[in-house]
Amino acid sequence: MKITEINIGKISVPLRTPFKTALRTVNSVEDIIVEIKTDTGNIGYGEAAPTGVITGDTTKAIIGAIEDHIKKTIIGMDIENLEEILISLNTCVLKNTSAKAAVDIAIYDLYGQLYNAPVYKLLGGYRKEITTDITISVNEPEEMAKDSLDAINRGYDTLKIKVGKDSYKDLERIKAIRKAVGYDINLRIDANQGWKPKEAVKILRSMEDEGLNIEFVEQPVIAHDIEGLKFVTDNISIPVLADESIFSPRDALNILQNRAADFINIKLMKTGGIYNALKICSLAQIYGVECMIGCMLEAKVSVNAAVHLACAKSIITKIDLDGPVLCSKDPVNGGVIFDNRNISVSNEPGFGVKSIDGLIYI
Ligand SMILES: C[C@H](N)C(=O)N[C@@H](CCC(=O)O)C(=O)O
Ligand SMILES: [Mg+2]
Repeated sequence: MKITEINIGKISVPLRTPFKTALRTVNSVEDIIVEIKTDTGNIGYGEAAPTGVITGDTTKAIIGAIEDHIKKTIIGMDIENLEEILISLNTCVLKNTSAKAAVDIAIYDLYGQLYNAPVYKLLGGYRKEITTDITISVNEPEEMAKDSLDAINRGYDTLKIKVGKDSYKDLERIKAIRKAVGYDINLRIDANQGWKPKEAVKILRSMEDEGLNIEFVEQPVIAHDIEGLKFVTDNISIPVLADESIFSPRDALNILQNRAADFINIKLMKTGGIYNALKICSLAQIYGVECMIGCMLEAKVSVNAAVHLACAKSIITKIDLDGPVLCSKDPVNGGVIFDNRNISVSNEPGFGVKSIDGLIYI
């Protein structure tokens, strides 16, 4: 099964409500779709999210990396030689993890089709169903409490609450939400780098003192400040999860060796796809550190791949794959099935994506 063609397209999917974090406000998913064709007539699909503020990857940079570097490197290669393709993909251009993720996902899709097996089975086949949380955007406390109740009414029992913007309001935000939802609902918080280390410790300790029962805090401080991250981890009881601080397996190893965080958030857009995500899973397993699988604002093509990875690996114990359910519609035909918070894989070969509505080729 040889790669003959790589096509690039765009999708635009409005969100149900604006997505707001300490880093950005977004109204729609505007992602790049990669379609890889082979001499056997098979098609593999991948997706890249241009989350410039986190990955540095803009729409044009993703297209440029694929057009100028990746295409000429992997066209003609045989899907049977998975390792060779993925090493070439990872070395033909530095960084550009979102472009690499889209291509890596399409390659794994074809690899599954080649062996007529769903990817989660090829990678470990640990389970067939997972349960995702849902994100509550950062807003005024009352609005966030209302959004939390709406999410519970949609069937979610774990809320990932965005904080870190106008941080003097963060304690009030979590108090308002806890009061509204009660103590049967699981609350995790994500500051998206919004706090300074000492400020983070102060805010998180007050949440502890108020008995707000937070499952974990995600990325309290700026991504590059690993000492600051460790300072927070060492000075609060709430577990700390590293997100923007970890892109590569090397980043993960550094955090693991320094015990700078309690958990790791793996996202395919940061790792450059499944190939490197698997290495992080293995490192985390060695250190006994559980992982979350997360996503950017992504539709179901790349989230589909993340679901397969999560179903394959036991070290992934926390799921934040709510991209598709934040969207007002699902343009992807085939693939994993979302039933509100429950997501299940099917036995279709590869990732099972059949077609994508509204795909505009560029
Ligand atoms: C969508 C997901 N729940 C999430 O919060 N992902 C990111 C932010 C993604 C983005 O800005 O597109 C995270 O920080 O965990
Ligand atoms: Mg995060």
